[in-house]
Amino acid sequence: MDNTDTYLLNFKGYHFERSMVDVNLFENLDDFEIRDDDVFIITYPKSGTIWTQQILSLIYFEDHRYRTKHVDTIDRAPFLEYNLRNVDFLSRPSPRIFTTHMPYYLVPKGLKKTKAKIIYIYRNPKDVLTSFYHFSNFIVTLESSGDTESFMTRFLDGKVVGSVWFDHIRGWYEHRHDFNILFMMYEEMKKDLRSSVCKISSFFEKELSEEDIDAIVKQATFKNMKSDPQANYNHVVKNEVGTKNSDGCFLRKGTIGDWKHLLTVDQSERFDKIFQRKMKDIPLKFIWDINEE
Ligand SMILES: Nc1ncnc2c1ncn2[C@@H]1O[C@H](COP(=O)(O)OS(=O)(=O)O)[C@@H](OP(=O)(O)O)[C@H]1O
Repeated sequence: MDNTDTYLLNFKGYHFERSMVDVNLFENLDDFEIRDDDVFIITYPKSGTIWTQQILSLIYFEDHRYRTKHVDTIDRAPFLEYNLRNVDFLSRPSPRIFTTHMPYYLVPKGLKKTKAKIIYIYRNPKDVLTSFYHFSNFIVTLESSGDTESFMTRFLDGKVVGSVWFDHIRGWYEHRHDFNILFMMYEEMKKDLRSSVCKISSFFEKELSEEDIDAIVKQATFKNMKSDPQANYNHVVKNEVGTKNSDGCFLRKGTIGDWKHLLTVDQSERFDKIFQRKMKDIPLKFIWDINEE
């Protein structure tokens, strides 16, 4: 049975999470006012979004970096389309950090050709699929995954939040010159968090001391985020979204190559063929294995 419409809301060819999306936003998207110092974190789901929310808010705000102010990560960089806590975006002081999973053609028009900056995080899609598979069995607002084969078909067909992974990354990559955008790879952040923090802060023109960088790296490791109630989203998923069971969590494994525990050799090879065909003209680097350079 196709449950697409139960869980997903199609707007202009893109799938939003039906029960959480703020549909009022659709009417105002084009005119949503962008400030020069706004920052957007843009990702396809399960690619390192909350990790980047954590890193950027620590880079931007000393209060968070040194924990003199206690604010959940979700409130430091709220989702534009999933405004769970009804933040009044207009009255937020600058600089505002936003998060979105939207494709290039749906984001506010004011983001084009402005000074506002975007960081686009991408992750190898076999790990994205794997993370999504587990998350779908955990969160009540998503259709359960079913067996791996049917989930892989659903993922490749784009019948998931975020639609087709290949379209998302291609759209953003091909239109990169219209935006002020930095592409970062999840795996690069995983392999060298410190250098990644430096690269990100330099793109955002934030000067940081060695002590600042130490404080950011420390709080952005998987281990620290998992045990930090402000950063681990446990409260959000359990009390504000809803879960299907008690053994899942947002910060699940945070590794590279977990797809090997989910996909069969045959499924992986079929995925590779599709990837090679669809991505042959996109020169972004991908890392599929923790031991890969
Ligand atoms: N600090 C840190 N280091 C490494 N990995 C991390 C970190 N924080 C989050 N994660 C992993 O990111 C995955 C969740 O992705 P998203 O945050 O994009 O999810 S969502 O789209 O906002 O639902 C999910 O991946 P999986 O563990 O593979 O499921 C998280 O564990």
